[in-house]
Amino acid sequence: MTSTPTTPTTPVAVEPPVTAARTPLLEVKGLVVHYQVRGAGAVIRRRETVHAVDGVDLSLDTHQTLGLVGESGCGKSTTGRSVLLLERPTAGLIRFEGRDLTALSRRELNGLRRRMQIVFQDPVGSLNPRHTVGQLLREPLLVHHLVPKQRQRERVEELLDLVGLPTDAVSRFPHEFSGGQCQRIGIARALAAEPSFLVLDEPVSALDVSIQAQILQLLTDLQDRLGLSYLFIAHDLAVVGQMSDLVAVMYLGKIVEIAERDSLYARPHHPYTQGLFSAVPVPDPTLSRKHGDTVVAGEVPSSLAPPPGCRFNTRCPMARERCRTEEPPLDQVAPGHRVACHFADEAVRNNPFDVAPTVEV
Ligand SMILES: Nc1ncnc2c1ncn2[C@@H]1O[C@H](COP(=O)(O)OP(=O)(O)OP(=O)(O)O)[C@@H](O)[C@H]1O
Repeated sequence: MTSTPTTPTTPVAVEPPVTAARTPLLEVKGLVVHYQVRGAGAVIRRRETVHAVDGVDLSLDTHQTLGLVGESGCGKSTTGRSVLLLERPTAGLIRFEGRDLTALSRRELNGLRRRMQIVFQDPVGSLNPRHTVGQLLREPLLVHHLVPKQRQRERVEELLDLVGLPTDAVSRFPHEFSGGQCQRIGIARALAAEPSFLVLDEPVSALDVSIQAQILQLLTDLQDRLGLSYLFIAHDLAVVGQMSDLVAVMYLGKIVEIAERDSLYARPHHPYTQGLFSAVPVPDPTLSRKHGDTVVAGEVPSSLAPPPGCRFNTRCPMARERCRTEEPPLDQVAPGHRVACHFADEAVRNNPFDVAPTVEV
């Protein structure tokens, strides 16, 4: 049976397809941070350039956690600080809540900055030892005019309660607390400004493992309760995997792989990511490794003179001529999974570090 299309008696307006243009909470494009330093020569000390961050793109939605992982010196902290404009980028765009931070006046920036806070690695050193906890938590309230004077004590007590500290902490000094408790104070201080986004820069790496778990749980609970978004910086893949929705792997100033957590942990494509996984302790001693070592051999090259081509080529067991001359673009290998490696297909078929990821997420 054939059917003929019916002609509508009344004209029907054709709606354009609805494309939900979602504005990310944070968008970073082409972030570059270079430092000019004096060289180490004895007589003529030339100016040299530290390539700390070299063209990083990131995007983060509300209530999401983006993990940033890589070895020491890869540019993770510099990325985190520059996203908050604590470090002036050499180039790049940083858009937060839809506004380009680099184009704002100082006053506008101060207003918006309150919504973006940072928690540091060193919980004790990041707190002024001469101030009581009450003074430390009251300071952001005063600076940002958030709470009338008569409500400040109540708000400080609310903040202490939020991070699981007793209210009598108000009159005590940081040295009277353990490392984990100091980190709770650091988190409360960041929350005092009522942010929507936190940079967590290695927030647990200075703490004992049992305390780490408690602080990670606290951060997860706070995220759910307050709808926060996190840029979670760490060198530990297990910790990053536990906390993150998305994971970006950074090497010598560049993102080499970025994906949803489950995709990256199930099928790491970049040899560097695979090497990082091989550095995670393997519970099964019968598992062998082709290269004997548990970590990527060699050191991260100096960021004063990053190698041409793929920056990982000096340590990559798969490196070929093309890797030494041509920089690989960050190409999509699966939905939302991007990798900067000329031979990503081959790497994923024949993981040069041999060991499948052992991190359970
Ligand atoms: N203020 C600065 N002046 C000069 N060089 C700097 C400065 N800050 C960072 N660097 C250099 O920039 C590079 C990236 O440093 P960064 O601290 O961002 O790395 P990271 O991955 O966070 O390392 P870590 O885990 O050790 O903190 C390093 O070579 C570092 O020495």
